[in-house]
Amino acid sequence: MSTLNIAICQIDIAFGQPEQNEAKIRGSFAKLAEQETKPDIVLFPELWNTGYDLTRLDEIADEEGQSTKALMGELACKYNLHIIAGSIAEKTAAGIYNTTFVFAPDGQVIHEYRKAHLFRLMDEEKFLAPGQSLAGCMIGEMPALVQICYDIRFPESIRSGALAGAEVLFVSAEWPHPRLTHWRQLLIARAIENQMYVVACNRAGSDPKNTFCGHSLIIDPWGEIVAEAGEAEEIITGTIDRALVADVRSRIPIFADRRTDLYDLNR
Ligand SMILES: NC(=O)CCC(=O)C(=O)O
Repeated sequence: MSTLNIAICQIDIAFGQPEQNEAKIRGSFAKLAEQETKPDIVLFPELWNTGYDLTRLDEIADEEGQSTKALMGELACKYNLHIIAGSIAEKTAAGIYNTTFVFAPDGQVIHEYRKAHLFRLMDEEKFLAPGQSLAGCMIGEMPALVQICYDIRFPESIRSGALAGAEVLFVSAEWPHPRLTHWRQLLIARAIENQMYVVACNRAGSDPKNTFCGHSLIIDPWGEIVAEAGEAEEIITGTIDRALVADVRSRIPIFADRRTDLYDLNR
């Protein structure tokens, strides 16, 4: 399919309350079911199960992602769509990760991404283990890249996904004030420089340390805003047209025009 309907669920997150947050996820799907246009893909924010209650993660993180897989697998089947399940605190034998699972309409997990760049300003490196892969995935027939929040400050990681063919970047975030300008401008830049759609879900509300700035966005490969949320809880929707990615990439062939002989990205 060349066009895909996207829904972003910009929700508030109850601090350290996974069960309450699971109920919020179910509530979001009930709201989506009332909408006129059925989404093909739904996206949620970062760490929606626990929020940044990092000191309690050992107790409240999702063991091997089991609760998330049961919940999101059921909802993907019920509503017959792909879910990019935000990210969760996932407890494993090797450590606790900030992990996104992607679900197909049959309820199966088709991709797993663990946040690679940990954000020191919010103490992530003290409580979380970093992911070791930046691989993209196929969502149906569409090549895509899934990243988490602080990752958007690393253009190389997104460029490597675009060079591997990704046509859309999905981002789950808990991005706080006072950096709203960074959030918007980094996302727009990633869309323009990689000639890809950017679909980014931030959370609403606040926790004991931060107030989050919302402004979830759908941005097209020209860098134009297709849809943007305010700061409160909201569902925003928009359509991705894969043909536009091909069109922009053929008009301004930046990938072919790169001078990799002049760049040393390992320095
Ligand atoms: N949760 C995060 O990774 C926040 C990143 C952030 O706020 C930033 O400025 O970068």
